[in-house]
Amino acid sequence: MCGIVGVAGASPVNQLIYDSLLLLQHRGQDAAGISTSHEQFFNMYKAHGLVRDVFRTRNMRSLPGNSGLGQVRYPTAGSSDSVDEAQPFYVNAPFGITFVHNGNLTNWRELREALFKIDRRHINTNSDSEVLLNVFAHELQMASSGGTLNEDAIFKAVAAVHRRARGAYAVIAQIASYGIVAFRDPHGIRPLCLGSRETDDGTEWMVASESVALTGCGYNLVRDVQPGEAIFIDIDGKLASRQCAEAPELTPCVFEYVYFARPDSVMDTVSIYHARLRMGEYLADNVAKALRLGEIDVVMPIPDSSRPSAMQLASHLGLDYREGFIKNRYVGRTFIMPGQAVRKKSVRQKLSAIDMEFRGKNVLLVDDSIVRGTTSREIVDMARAAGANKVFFASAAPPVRFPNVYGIDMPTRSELIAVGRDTADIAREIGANGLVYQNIEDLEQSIRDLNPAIRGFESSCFTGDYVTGDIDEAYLQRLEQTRGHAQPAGEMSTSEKDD
Ligand SMILES: O=P(O)(O)OC[C@H]1O[C@H](OP(=O)(O)OP(=O)(O)O)[C@H](O)[C@@H]1O
Ligand SMILES: NC(=O)CC[C@H](N)C(=O)O
Ligand SMILES: [Mg+2]
Repeated sequence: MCGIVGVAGASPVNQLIYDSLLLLQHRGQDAAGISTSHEQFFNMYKAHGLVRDVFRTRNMRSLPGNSGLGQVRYPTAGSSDSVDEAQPFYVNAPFGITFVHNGNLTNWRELREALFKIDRRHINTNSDSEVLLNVFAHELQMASSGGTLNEDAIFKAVAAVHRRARGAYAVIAQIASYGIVAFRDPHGIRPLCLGSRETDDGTEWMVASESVALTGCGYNLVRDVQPGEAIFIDIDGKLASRQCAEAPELTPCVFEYVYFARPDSVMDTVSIYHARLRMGEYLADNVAKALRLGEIDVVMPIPDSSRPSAMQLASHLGLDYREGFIKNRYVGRTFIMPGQAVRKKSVRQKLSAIDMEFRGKNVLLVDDSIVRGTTSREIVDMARAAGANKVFFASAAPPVRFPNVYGIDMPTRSELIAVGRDTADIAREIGANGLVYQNIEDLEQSIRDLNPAIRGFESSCFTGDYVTGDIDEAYLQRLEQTRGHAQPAGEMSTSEKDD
């Protein structure tokens, strides 16, 4: 999951984009980049690492201009090693375009071939985002073949992208001397929202993956970009928008609400924090059915993402809520780190137990999700080492049994702890005395309660139903061969053991 931002301002935007990327850091920890537009040139700097580590004063000084883009990357295509795959991307024709993308294309290999054979465009990385940029560039070239670029041509190009691209994409592009274009795939799988603020020099616009990037930088959230819609902000700050998809239908990624997004964001009009409270309530009902409540002394969250659900679950069941695990604030999110060895080591570095909260007690640990089981295995172990008597576990999301192909890097079934195991097997595997999962219906309802207009969700990692309709067994097998390490859940490949 990456974080993207674009700003059309009236004063220098380098610091503003930097600040907004810090607010989106939880969406990608591998690389960061900023591009700005100044006079007739684009300026760009991107590198591996966290935002704070990537940009030095000299890099910031090299990014003048009143408009620009930014991205924090969590790779789902290509690799985390290649800085060439960090974003923004740039192409010089037509007009000069910089480009940031959150999501994952499912037909990028076919598109890359067509781009080379038919459109005569060369792609120089293994990134699906570079492919998407070139599809957009080609279609912009076609739509503006008379040599002039206007709103109509831009929207035509986006409509053509929707016809060619499959998968998940939230995109912000900057066209030199023209303005900023933002669009979202026809299912709205990945989020994208628009904000504005008034200044003495006029209205400034910001487009970002999450509303927290807008509000944290002093912008007001105006609205979500609709599935299939494109927004164009011209060089004078005038905004136009158009629906560019033939059959748009909002089916947002349910995992954004479970884990990815920050709780202080509002996504497709749903407060993430509020949705997580609702998840806690629904989960509480399942816990009451599956476990003997009298046996539970205390409920504890696994920091950070499960806090709202755990808190609400405890209050719903009238149980004590304590913070038994302390998080080292200098260790990032472990799930989005590359490689099992580093993820496993980081859980131990990130969380440590307060013995007095565990000694002699029966504890119910609540997490937002169990994916590979890296966190739950380690945490149950730590709870026992701290003196817990019985350790129960509850997950605010259902078992993850299918690969994600839309921007979450879990490409292989063998890495998922719930594949081929029932709840009792998984409880044994993580060492818990009992395990309770959320139902998919309840998970979706906890979000729909807050926005009944969301009729469906992209919930494929729980259900195996892929909303773009182009994913079959052959696709999943090829994905496993190309991106997977084919190792059993929780075990390390030989190379990772050497890390
Ligand atoms: O079963 P796993 O493969 O371990 O994945 C699930 C865990 O990973 C995430 O935590 P993470 O440390 O990434 O971030 P957080 O601090 O936001 O909870 C998530 O919140 C779960 O705790
Ligand atoms: N998580 C994402 O949004 C990834 C974007 C893009 N697919 C990449 O791998 O860089
Ligand atoms: Mg977590």
